[in-house]
Amino acid sequence: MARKIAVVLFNLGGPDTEKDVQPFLKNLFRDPAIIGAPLPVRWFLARLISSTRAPSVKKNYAMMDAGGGSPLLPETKIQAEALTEALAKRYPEDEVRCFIGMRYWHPFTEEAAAEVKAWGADEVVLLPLYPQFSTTTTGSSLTAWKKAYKQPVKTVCCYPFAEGLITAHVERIMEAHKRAGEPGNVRLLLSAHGLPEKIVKDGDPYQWQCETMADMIAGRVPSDWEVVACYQSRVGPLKWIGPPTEECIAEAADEGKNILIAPIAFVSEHIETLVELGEEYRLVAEQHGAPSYTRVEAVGVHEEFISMLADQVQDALREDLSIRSCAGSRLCAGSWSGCPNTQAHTGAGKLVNADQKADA
Ligand SMILES: C=CC1=C(C)c2cc3[nH]c(cc4nc(cc5[nH]c(cc1n2)c(C)c5CCC(=O)O)C(CCC(=O)O)=C4C)c(C)c3C=C
Ligand SMILES: [Fe+2]
Ligand SMILES: [Fe+2]
Repeated sequence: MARKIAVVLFNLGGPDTEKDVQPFLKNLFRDPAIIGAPLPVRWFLARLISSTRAPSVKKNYAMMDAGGGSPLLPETKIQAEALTEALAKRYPEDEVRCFIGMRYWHPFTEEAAAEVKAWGADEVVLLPLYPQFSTTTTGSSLTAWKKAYKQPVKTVCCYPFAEGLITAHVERIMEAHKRAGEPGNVRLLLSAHGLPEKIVKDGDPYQWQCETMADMIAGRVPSDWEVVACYQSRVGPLKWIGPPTEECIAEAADEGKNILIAPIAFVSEHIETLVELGEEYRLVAEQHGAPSYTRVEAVGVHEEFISMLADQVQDALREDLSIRSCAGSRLCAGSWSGCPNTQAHTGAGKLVNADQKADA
């Protein structure tokens, strides 16, 4: 009998218009996965930070061609369509529908749960659009989902080392290199969203996954390139993991490198790629006299990426265990409380082949 298969895509969400920026920020900073303080303090901080941060953030949202809001939802819808198409081919007997559950803006995770219930899904697969597991992203979305949807589901924890993801990144990088006129003397910066150091010390596998993934990409680009993993988007007074992307750009520019910069923790375009990498950091490179600065596009609907997402769904559906991806691949390292995996991750330290090159 034909089944109804719901695939729920988790992402962060973003404001639809300028007036949504502050409430969106307030939702984000109210999340205990983002600010660990007790509730009254957290709500106070969320109100304070969102109102002081909103004016400058609004300017950044206005720089994108998205009506003063974020292009994340339209981009995610395009990915959802591509994934639905890929899954329809794999499950011709069944009805597959993708739902979008955003953590801090519409359509909220809870709205997605209500839609899935109303649709009457027989199978539900939760698929984060975050390749690496972090308690601040996938973990937080899972917490929200579990409150809203009580029936059994299959969960994909993360897929940072999946072949299709790595291939898609390498192809986007080589496309950008071509666009730049195939310069020599390249330093490739693989930039991920940062995290407060404390979150990693408490066992979050995100940094380890980012840096291991960066190592895999480094092994697949021309061997004369230098490759550095770095972290962008620091927010607030805490110490964050590094090195900061901005410093790596300044250093590469000072050394006369042709800079290629690729986002490795985002799978679509939004404020962090278009404005931060595309505009703000470009200025840093120019100010430091970089001979060139080229932004690599997010994987988006790269065929290999979408096909890899379909593989994740298929694998999750094949398993009897509800937490197959975590149990099977030992990736989220137990930092999500639903995960049986107890392997400890310490964070691999600074990657990449820079050390090997210095030794060579
Ligand atoms: C890998 C993905 C992400 C991690 C990890 C992450 C952690 C994290 N983020 C903040 C604070 C902000 N993030 C903001 C935007 C934003 N963050 C991600 C992804 C991750 N965040 C995305 C995809 C986006 C873009 C949203 C959109 O516009 O559609 C923002 C808002 C922008 C700004 O104010 O600069 C904030 C704030 C923290 C504190 C954190 C870890 C603790
Ligand atoms: Fe963020
Ligand atoms: Fe896990």
